Amino acid sequence: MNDSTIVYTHTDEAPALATASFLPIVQAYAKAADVSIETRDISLSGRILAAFPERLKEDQKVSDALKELGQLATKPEANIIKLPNISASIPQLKAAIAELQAAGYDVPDYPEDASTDEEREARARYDKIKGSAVNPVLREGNSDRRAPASVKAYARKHPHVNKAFAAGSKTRVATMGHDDFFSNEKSVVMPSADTLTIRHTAADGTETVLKSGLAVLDGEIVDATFLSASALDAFLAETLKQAKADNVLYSVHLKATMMKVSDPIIFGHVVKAFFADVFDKHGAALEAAGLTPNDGLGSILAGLSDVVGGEQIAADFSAAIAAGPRLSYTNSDKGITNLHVPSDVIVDASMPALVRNGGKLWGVDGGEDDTLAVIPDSSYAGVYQATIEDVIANGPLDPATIGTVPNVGLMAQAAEEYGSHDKTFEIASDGRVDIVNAAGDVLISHNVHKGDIWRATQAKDVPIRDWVKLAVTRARASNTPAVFWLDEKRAHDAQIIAKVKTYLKDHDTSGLTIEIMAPAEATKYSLARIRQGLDTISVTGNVLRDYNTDLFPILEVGTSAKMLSIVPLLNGGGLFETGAGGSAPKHVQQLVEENFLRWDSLGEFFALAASLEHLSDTTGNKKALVLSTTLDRATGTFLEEDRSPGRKVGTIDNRGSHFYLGLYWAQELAIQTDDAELAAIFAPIAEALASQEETIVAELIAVQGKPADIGGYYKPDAVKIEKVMRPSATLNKVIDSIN
Ligand SMILES: NC(=O)C1=CN([C@@H]2O[C@H](COP(=O)(O)OP(=O)(O)OC[C@H]3O[C@@H](n4cnc5c(N)ncnc54)[C@H](OP(=O)(O)O)[C@@H]3O)[C@@H](O)[C@H]2O)C=CC1
Ligand SMILES: O=C(O)CCC(=O)C(=O)O
Ligand SMILES: [Mg+2]
Repeated sequence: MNDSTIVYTHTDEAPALATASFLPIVQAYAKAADVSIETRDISLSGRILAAFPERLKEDQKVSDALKELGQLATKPEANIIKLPNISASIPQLKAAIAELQAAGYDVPDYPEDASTDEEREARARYDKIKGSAVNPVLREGNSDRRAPASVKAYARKHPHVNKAFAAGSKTRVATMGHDDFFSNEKSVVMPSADTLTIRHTAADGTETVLKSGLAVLDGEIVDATFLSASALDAFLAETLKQAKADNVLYSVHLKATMMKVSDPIIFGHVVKAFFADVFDKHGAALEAAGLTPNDGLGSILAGLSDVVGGEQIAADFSAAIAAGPRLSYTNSDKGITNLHVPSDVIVDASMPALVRNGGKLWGVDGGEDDTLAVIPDSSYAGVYQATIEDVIANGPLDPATIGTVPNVGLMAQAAEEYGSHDKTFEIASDGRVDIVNAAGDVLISHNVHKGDIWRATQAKDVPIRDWVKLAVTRARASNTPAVFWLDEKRAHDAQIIAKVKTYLKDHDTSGLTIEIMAPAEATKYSLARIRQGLDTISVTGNVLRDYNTDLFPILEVGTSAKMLSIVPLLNGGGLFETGAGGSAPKHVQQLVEENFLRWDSLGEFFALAASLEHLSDTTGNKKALVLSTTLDRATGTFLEEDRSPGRKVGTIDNRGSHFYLGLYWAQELAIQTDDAELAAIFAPIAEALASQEETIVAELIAVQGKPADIGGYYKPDAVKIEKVMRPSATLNKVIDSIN
């Protein structure tokens, strides 16, 4: 890899499809500036194959690209463009394994109950792949996500509709508020580097080490907390009654992908609570068949065909759906409920969608209705309840006039809850969990019961310092007030507040407005300001980083796909994420059915411009800077001319939008005067693209409306994808003629 290299990730689903169309353009333009673009496969299927080299034929083996990029992210020369990838739930992992096996790759089954050493080894390797397994490895820096000025200007000109809540709307959030992660949290700051042990002591005195050798640094914040299983079950039973009494839809919102250990367990509790009678009657049979509620109703129903009496059990599930409170559906046409797949309803994207839609989700018949949104842990649920209350009291937010809430998020080195997976345990028996230091002192202790979900989290000092610095830098650069969303009543936040106050003194904050507020209060404050057209930076921990960078973008600009998302890496490199949203599985379905890809790559254009600018700063490559500034201007024109993909066949889709970006970029390169060589290369390209616009657009639209074959879902066929995603011979000829 030379200095002028940008590493582009190859991921999954819609982003991977889109890249097959966009990357050839990027590579051709970058080469003219001596910038090479290399790809690395960190897709779900690629990561599975990389985990089992010994079982694969020579020509099937792939390198461990994620490991390589994780190492690169700690080096100053890192310049990585990161597209969204699948954070796989167990059902998705199993589907990907089955697809690979059918394609002749000898990867093992996912062992649900690992009993042999070989199965335990396979399970351990798969557990590293499941859930959000990519982002925490690459995110060796804190997060800076914002809507670029051009995107806000576009939204003001073309406001999307945030629907009003109907008068008397019954939509609200239900949360525990006691005996949950929020209320049971305890926290310490390490007075020196140490090695910790997490130990369970049963009521009869039997000690079990849950984790040993947990290295912590001087000044690191270590927290522990638990969610009581019995309190959760009582809460869920109550919410089911309330939803039924209010006659609203029932919907649970978790983050089973990023909180890959705790949240599938909580999801399983919800499935069991909703189908309490079915589990009373058939629980033993389901368990014997290896069908766990944690994987969702969909997996259970799919597995029933192999169970004796399965038809009766399926009928009992259907009867329970009919008798219970009305469930919300993610796809009523296909009968997919909120409880089908743990990864289908992800709180960060689903709650803003509910708010945008006037507080309504969809029921069994596809009709919309008010909803009881169940968010069991109360740490952050108040943000959504405050948003709902604000919209009910003050009407929907108007994208034409509102301000913006960018985010600076603590994220580096697996900070806080999102780094808790290797320290999360479903408690096996009543007793006590202690965190003990090397000297044998108990730092944190909790009395627990069987089934409780206990977890510890860490936040290292260097990332916290860097995050405070980033907040001040952004507040200064954008001349915008910054609010730290921290609750002094919460054990962890109290420690963070002390550090924030200390580290703010390292910076010149004169003339800046910097405040600290608890999350619900900060929500109200930011919303009150946004309504007046004012901007407020939200400076948050890792979870609220995730939540706020979907919540505010979706309300402000309709989607988080249009965000600029930069991760300045701690050691000087740059990680550039492409928007703040996910991999949009729905979009793949549409492409396969009617050869139309709705995916909007705008976030990718912003990421690329930022990456090229960073590359120019670090290598002195002036041509890269020209590429960056011209791309920025091209993106501005792209927005003004409204060239984002349409939603329906017959309009330009993702591929057509890439053509226009390529056209505007070439035109900007041709007219700029900073680099004559680049101008000379791109003048004829701009001319060829402009003069053949009609032909190219016609070629791109002509393929739409029929099914498209991409030869696989998790590991589609590269040749087929290229054919589908580059269908304009005229466009390809021009792009391939560069250099
Ligand atoms: N950085 C990452 O790697 C991330 C990965 N994920 C992963 O992505 C997967 C899917 O997650 P999910 O919760 O469904 O969220 P997604 O963001 O993928 O999808 C939610 C909806 O957002 C809209 N949307 C998102 N991005 C775009 C885009 N670029 N262009 C057009 N529309 C877009 C679409 O809805 P609409 O109809 O409203 O336009 C889409 O159906 C999961 O595996 C999840 O873990 C999720 C977030 C980030
Ligand atoms: O890593 C993931 O699973 C999702 C990441 C995400 O939602 C985000 O960073 O906003
Ligand atoms: Mg998110």
